[in-house]
Amino acid sequence: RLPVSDIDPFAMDVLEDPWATHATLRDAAPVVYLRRYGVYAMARYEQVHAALTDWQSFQSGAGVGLSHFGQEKPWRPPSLLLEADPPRHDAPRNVLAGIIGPRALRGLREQWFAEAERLVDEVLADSPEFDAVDRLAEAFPLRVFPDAVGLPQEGREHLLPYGSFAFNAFGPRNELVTSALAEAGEHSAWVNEQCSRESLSDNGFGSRIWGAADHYDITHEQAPLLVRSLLTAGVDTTVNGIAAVLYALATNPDQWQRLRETPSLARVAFDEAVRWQSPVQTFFRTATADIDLGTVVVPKDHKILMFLGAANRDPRRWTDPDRFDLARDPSGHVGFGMGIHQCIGQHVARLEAEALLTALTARIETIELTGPARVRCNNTLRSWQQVPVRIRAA
Ligand code: HEM
Ligand SMILES: CC(C)Cc1ccc(C(=O)O)cc1
Repeated sequence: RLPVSDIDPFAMDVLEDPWATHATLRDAAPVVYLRRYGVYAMARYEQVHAALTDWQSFQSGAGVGLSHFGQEKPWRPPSLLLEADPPRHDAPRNVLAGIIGPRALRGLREQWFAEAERLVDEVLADSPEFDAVDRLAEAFPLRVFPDAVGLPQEGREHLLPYGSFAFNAFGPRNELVTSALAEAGEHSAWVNEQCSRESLSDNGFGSRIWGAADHYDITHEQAPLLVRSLLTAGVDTTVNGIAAVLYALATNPDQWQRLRETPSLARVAFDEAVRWQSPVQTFFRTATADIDLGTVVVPKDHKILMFLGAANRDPRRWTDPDRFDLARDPSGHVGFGMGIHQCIGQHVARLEAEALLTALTARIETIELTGPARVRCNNTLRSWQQVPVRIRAA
């Protein structure tokens, strides 16, 4: 019998504090039918991992949000990576891999590390009490990423609200979407404008995408959409990933001290924070045919909602999953997805986090929360509005 639930995972109170709901869904069954949306929910690591690695049964081409692109017009032209399946997915993926993959980023390491030190010195020169979201989690990615893409200085304030809208748009058309509709057009127009060849400065990620079109690795029609992918996925995600690791360290002083003693743990700390908080909490797939999952048959064209945040805290997979623990090996977490669509920007994210954490551990003795951290509700992201901290310089 198909376990049914009336849980609304996109209700504000659940978005604010999702962990108990995740446990309820995990314990209910491997797959739970959410009556409110007519979708099939997976919250255990085993089922989420299996769905992510079976693109043939669980497709992306009908969109990775609640909306089925075959039934409803998407709010923007579909992404050539995120919302495409092989073979259409392949060339765009290979082109981006060559531009933002680990080897391609080697030339940025020194520059981003220096930029992180400058930023931390500026923060240290001000008050020891500040909002880590404003001064670090938002400030650092916005200092390094738009320049790396090759964006002009003008209009960068559109990036965060555009991304926030895009991530809300994967969910149902609730107040988070309707309240942002009016301004979305303006943000979207600016982002689309930046994807044109003439907007992008030489030797950035953007101009390299256009260069790939000159070499016929992709077409010139596809190039702007690949730039759009970077602008959509490349900012709000890292901002909230960095906010997550700063929140984790500020609320776990023992782990902060451990990181100070062994700064080379910076990349592990970031991945453990991505596991523990899952900046990207959920998204969907669409059944390409009736999928027999044993306990349940998911009918063709129905949506499957995958709870990455729940899978990353599944006690069936993780020891003491609710603990942020630098002694753990977080590899295998699904915070960056898994399989052919696994985050292609994860190396950019890791480099940003490593640069900032390295600068912080060298310059700061302690970092602690001075009041409640505040979440900004989003249909897809675990997004931090404020993380008030006090630091003591080293
Ligand atoms: C903490 C930071 C980040 C998190 C948690 C994150 C999370 C994810 C996840 C879960 C996916 C899989 C989506 C799916 O399977 O449908 C993904 C895909 C993707 N991400 Fe990231 N991401 C992050 C940073 C970035 C950055 C910095 C960029 C760009 C510079 C980026 C670009 C992309 C792109 C283009 C895809 C689609 C890949 C494909 O479909 O082949 N992401 N990301
Ligand atoms: C977790 C994913 C939904 C993040 C994401 C968003 C947008 C794109 C794009 O290609 O526009 C790619 C990845």
